[in-house]
Parts: sequence; structure tokens; C-alpha cells
Amino acid sequence: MEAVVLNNVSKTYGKERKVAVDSVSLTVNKGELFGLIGPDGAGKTSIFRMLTTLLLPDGGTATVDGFDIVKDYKQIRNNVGYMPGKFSLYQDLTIEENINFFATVFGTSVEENYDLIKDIYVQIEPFKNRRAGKLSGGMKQKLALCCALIHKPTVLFLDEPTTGVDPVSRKEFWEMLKRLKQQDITIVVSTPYMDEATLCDRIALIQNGRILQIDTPDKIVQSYPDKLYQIKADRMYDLLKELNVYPKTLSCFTFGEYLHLSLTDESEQAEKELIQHLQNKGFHNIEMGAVTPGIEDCFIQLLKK
Ligand SMILES: Nc1ncnc2c1ncn2[C@@H]1O[C@H](COP(=O)(O)OP(=O)(O)OP(=O)(O)O)[C@@H](O)[C@H]1O
Repeated sequence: MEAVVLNNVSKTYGKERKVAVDSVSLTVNKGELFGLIGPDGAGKTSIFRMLTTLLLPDGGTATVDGFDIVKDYKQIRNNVGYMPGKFSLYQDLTIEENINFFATVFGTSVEENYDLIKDIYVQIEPFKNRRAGKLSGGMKQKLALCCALIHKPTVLFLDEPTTGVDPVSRKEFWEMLKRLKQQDITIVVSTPYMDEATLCDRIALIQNGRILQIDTPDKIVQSYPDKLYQIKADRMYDLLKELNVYPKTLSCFTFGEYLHLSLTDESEQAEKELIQHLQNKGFHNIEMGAVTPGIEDCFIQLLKK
């Protein structure tokens, strides 16, 4: 059964009709943890705002829980939870007041749905009298999640929930999402962090408003077409320039402290030839080895198409 369906959904902005979402089609199944993965400006927020009925599409159709995002906006607003990217809570209200406020707006109470938020709420409860504006990034994020959950939504939309949050809180957050999934909540989450993509059941890679690929993280990684090497040497910038003009280079880009490289010829002989070539060009301390591609490699590879 499908929880979210988009059929050729488009959104343009302004007089110039800048295309933010370009004919996007995708389906999220009930109970799935689905990731929208893409850099800033890819169109993730626009998609979330349309699915939560805060923005009208210019083209296409979409449903959430079987409800049409234009015609049935009232039902959708009652049924979904939305945690926007920017901190959306009332800064001057305390933790407790924020949660009570959101519960009241939805005609429910904290007690009624306490089971759903308990795991998360106990972590911020010791500070329940602190104003939201005075909380750390990780605590704000937990409070925003409690508020988005308080009316027991069937589908939860989380827009970049871990942006600007420390690594420990990021990890804890994803563990919370896994526990929520077990409670039959469909979760659609966006992130610019490629490492978080592997924690989703399925992901859509998105860039410039277009979907590049949709699949499980494993299948996306397995579909990487070339042998991938990581390589480094003493002068990294010169190395990048040299590899970009090397005749057998298929692709080469910076990846952390290494360069990631694919060659048109994947034989051992070609590897040896390349190392010899780089030594002749005066590079020292060359380290080169095969490496398993990650989601980020796949993303970069898809962008070249
Ligand atoms: N209200 C608006 N008016 C004009 N352009 C907009 C507006 N909102 C978004 N855009 C543009 O549409 C494109 C998609 O933006 P969107 O916010 O949906 O992407 P995103 O993937 O969520 O990125 P970010 O994390 O930066 O918000 C961007 O180029 C953005 O500048």
C-alpha cells in the first residue's frame, strides 16, 4: 500500500519561472523510511511543502495517505507530521509549553499519545521548563520531533532534521527514526548528508529539481558502473590537475583526503602504468588502491550523465 505518490509534480518560482521541482514522480510505501537525498537547492523543501499542503504545485498530482494534496488539504493537515528544516517552534515558550501547544492545536493531549513520544521526551524532560530558544541544536531537534509526533501522524515529513546537529545527536536521531518506523509511521526524510542515505529503506537522489535515481541504498551502490580507486600523493592539487588530463582517466574528483578515480582501462597493468607516469611527473608518496563506491560516488557519477 502506498503512503505517498507523486506524479510529474512541478514547481516554479517567480517571474522568471525558475524550475525548483521538475516533473518529479515517486512512490513511498506505507511503513517505509524513505530518504530524499540532495544538496542545497535541489528542491527537497519545495517537495515537502507541497506534500504538506503549504505550497501549491504548478503541475502534476500527488496524494498522501490517499488524499489529494490540493483538494483534500484539510485531511492531510490532520494526518501528517511535519518538521521543517528551519527551527519552527516558539522560542519564547518552554519545552513543555511548546508540546502542549501543538497537542492542543490538534485537539489532543500529551497524555493521549505519550507512548509515541516517550522515548524522545524523556531525554528533554529534565529541561522541560527551559525556553526553546535556549536549547542546544540536538535538544531543539528532539523537541521539534515530539511536536511533529504529538497528534500521532500516519506520515512524518522531516526536512533536513540533522543539519547543524552534532554527530552524536545525529546518530541518536536516526536510531529514534528506526524505532518510530516500528510503530507503523511512514517517514519521509531529507538530508544533504550522503552517509545518512544508507540508513533509509529506499532513497531518491535529487539534483536541480530532478530525480536522478530511486532505489535501495545497496542497489544504488551496486549499480556503480566502474572500478573505483582512491589515490593520494604529496601535491594533491597538482595530482588532480594531472589526472584530469591523463588520457585513461574516466573520472576524477576530490573525496576527503583522497581523490576518487576511475580509468578507462581497469587492468593491473594500467594501474602500474599510471603510478609510473605520476612518478615520472615528479609525484612522491603515491598511494593507490581499489575502494568500494559510496552513495556520494554514485551521486557524482549520475550528475555526469
Ligand atoms: N520562494 C522562493 N522563491 C524563489 N525561489 C525559490 C523559493 N524557494 C525556493 N526557491 C529556489 O528553488 C530551488 C529549490 O529550493 P528548495 O528550498 O526546494 O531546495 P532544497 O533542496 O530544500 O534546498 P535547501 O536545503 O537550500 O532549502 C532553489 O534554487 C531555491 O533557490
